[in-house]
Amino acid sequence: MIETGNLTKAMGEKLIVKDVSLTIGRGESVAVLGPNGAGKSTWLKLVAGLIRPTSGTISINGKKRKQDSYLQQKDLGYLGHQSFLYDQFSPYENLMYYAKLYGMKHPQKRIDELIERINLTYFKHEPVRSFSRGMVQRTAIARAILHEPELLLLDEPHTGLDQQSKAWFSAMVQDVKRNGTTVVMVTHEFDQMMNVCDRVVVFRNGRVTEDASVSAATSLTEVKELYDKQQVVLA
Ligand SMILES: Nc1ncnc2c1ncn2[C@@H]1O[C@H](COP(=O)(O)OP(=O)(O)OP(=O)(O)O)[C@@H](O)[C@H]1O
Repeated sequence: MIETGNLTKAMGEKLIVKDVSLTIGRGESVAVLGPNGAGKSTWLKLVAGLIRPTSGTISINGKKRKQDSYLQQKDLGYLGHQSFLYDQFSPYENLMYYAKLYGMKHPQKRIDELIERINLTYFKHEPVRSFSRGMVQRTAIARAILHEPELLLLDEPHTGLDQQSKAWFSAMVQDVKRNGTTVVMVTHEFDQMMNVCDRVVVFRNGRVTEDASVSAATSLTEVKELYDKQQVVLA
């Protein structure tokens, strides 16, 4: 489904992503962990087609990825640090706008269901600019999954979510997984990630330093140990 081959991204003099070769199969759910500045978000943006690699390849479903307007890629849902919502519009208007962009035929029912699931029915017609951080994040998640993409790329999806919303979010990821969606999630939330991910990839200093499956036998402590492993990576 996703294949990055020797993927490298430089910003000015700095190498942010260094020679990353990763293959993620259809229907897998992968957590991307690593310390601040490790290159996780940059790698995800490369996969989303948001930025262009300096060298290396990115393939999605066997097709080489070109830099496109990712928001119009029907097979892809991307949640970034920015919400990509229009402040002056309500959740309903925002979702309707994106539904049109994705060419959804009769989006009304899906939008109503999603607004209910994110628990914003009462605020359905209020402008997003009046929302709390968590309410914005819930709306942004709804935007990312609106068109039921095959591939969901989520950058720190738990940001701003309260416990109830985190539980909703985990249930939503379980649901889309059941439908065969591939999920890649950059996160710092170990326990949340353990609920939904099958595999853990650790980035450090622009490189992948660990890649392990989260089997039923793997405990949270073991994943934390994996993450904490001190590996000296030479630039
Ligand atoms: N547009 C940019 N121009 C220059 N440097 C950048 C740019 N974007 C990211 N960087 C740098 O690249 C490095 C990796 O950033 P990135 O956001 O990919 O890290 P991350 O692993 O997602 O970190 P975090 O956990 O803090 O979100 C950082 O040192 C950051 O300052």
